[in-house]
Parts: sequence; C-alpha cells; structure tokens
Amino acid sequence: MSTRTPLMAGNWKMNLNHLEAIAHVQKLAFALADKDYEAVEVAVLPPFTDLRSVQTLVDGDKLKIKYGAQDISQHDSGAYTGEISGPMLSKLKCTYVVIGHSERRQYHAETDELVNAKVKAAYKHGLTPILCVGEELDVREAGNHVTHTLAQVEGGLKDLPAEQAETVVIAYEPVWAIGTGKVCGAEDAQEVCAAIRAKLAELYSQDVADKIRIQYGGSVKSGNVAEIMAQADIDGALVGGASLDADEFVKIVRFRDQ
Ligand SMILES: O=C[C@H](O)COP(=O)(O)O
Repeated sequence: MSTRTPLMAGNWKMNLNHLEAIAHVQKLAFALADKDYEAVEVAVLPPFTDLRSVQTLVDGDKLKIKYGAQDISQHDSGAYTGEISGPMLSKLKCTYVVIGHSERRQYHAETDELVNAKVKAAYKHGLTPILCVGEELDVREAGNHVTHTLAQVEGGLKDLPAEQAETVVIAYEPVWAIGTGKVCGAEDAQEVCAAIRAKLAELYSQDVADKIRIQYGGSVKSGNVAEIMAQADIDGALVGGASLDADEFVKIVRFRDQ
C-alpha cells in the first residue's frame, strides 16, 4: 500500500476576491479537524491578488491549510509586465504553484519548454510545482492520450534532478473533463496515472516514482471522488469548480466517508 499522503488542492482559477478568499478559507478552517489534516494534505490555490490575505489568515490563526499560486514566471525579476516571480511567491510563503494548467497552455500558448522553465523556477525558489498534463478530446478519441500525456511529463521535467523530481506533484487532467461535468472514468484515469508513474520510474527510478504524488483533475465532486481515490496510482485531486463551495470541498477532503 502506498505511503503517499493524498493532496486535495482547490484551484479557484479566476474566482473569489481577497475578501471572499478570507471568508472561504475561514469556512474551510472551521469545518476541517485535525484528523482531516492527519489523513490528507489540504491546499488552496487562489488568484495572485488573494495570496497576501490568505497568508495573513493562515499565519495569524496558525491554520494547517496550505496555499499556493496558479502560475509563476520563468524569470526572477525584470521588465515582464503582468508576471509574478518565484521570489515574490516564496516571500508570501506559498507551498505550491500550479504549472502548465491546460488553460495556460490553451489561452497563453504555454509550451512544454516554457512549462519546464517554470518548474525549474519554482524549485529555485523553494516552491513545489503541481505540474498539469493531459490530453484534449480529439487526442483521446484517436487513442493517443497516453503518449501525449507522457510527452508532456517528460517535457515538463526535462533535466530536473531526481532530488527535485521526487517532490513534484503531477496533476493528470484530461482537458475534455475540465469544467464539463464529464468525469474521466476512474479506470481510464488510473490507466494514464499508472503510465505516468512508469514513465517516472524510467526517467528516474522506481523509488523516486513511488514517492511522487499524482493527482486527477476534471469535474471532481464529492459524488465521484471516492471511486477516483480508490485507484492505486491516484494520490489526490486538483479540484476546480467544486472547490469554490466550502462544504463540497470539505466532503472531497473527506473522500473516505463518501
Ligand atoms: O485545476 C482544476 C481543473 O482544471 C479541474 O476543474 P474542474 O474541477 O472545474 O473540472
């Protein structure tokens, strides 16, 4: 049996302003108990503008909820209007940073090369990347979902040393299942997550691959999370829409009760 601690992370995307963020994290903190944090790592991934408020709340109330950002610049500083750097995120004591989300790949033309540079920037500044990978519908229909996803894993981790790779989180998110209500069947998700772990073993070693957490993302809700989490190679969920409802997210964290 795996010793990997499940990671349930709520990616708020472009939702909740900093005041709403405070109220939302307070609700989560009120509902979650020590036994929840013992079983599962819980994180929120708010918009950049919320991070300082979330940090103040988490620090001030000594909350066990972790937090992180939804993107990072590949650069440390300079004339990059609109970008947020690793040093800025680490000053805010972020634990995680989402990298290569399909919405960044699709709307901001992020390539595997850029994703790889961002993964390295995250490690340079003590942040743990949540590296997102996954295929579009046409790729799955053509039966190329595994090769497509593994190429993204390999591209995202290129030249990353094993000491760093063993702490990365990989989120397998089939693009056609994001925000659509179409959840990928648990066994289909497991097929790809197992292939990701085998690829990690090939790139590094079985020992490193066994340490890496692989999340599933795409229309995860309290009603389907238990089946997803029952899969051998799935170690958590990257939750979008359902993470905006505090009660629902708490139920997802308590997937064992569902
Ligand atoms: O980052 C989260 C994923 O894009 C999943 O979003 P969703 O749960 O709204 O489908």
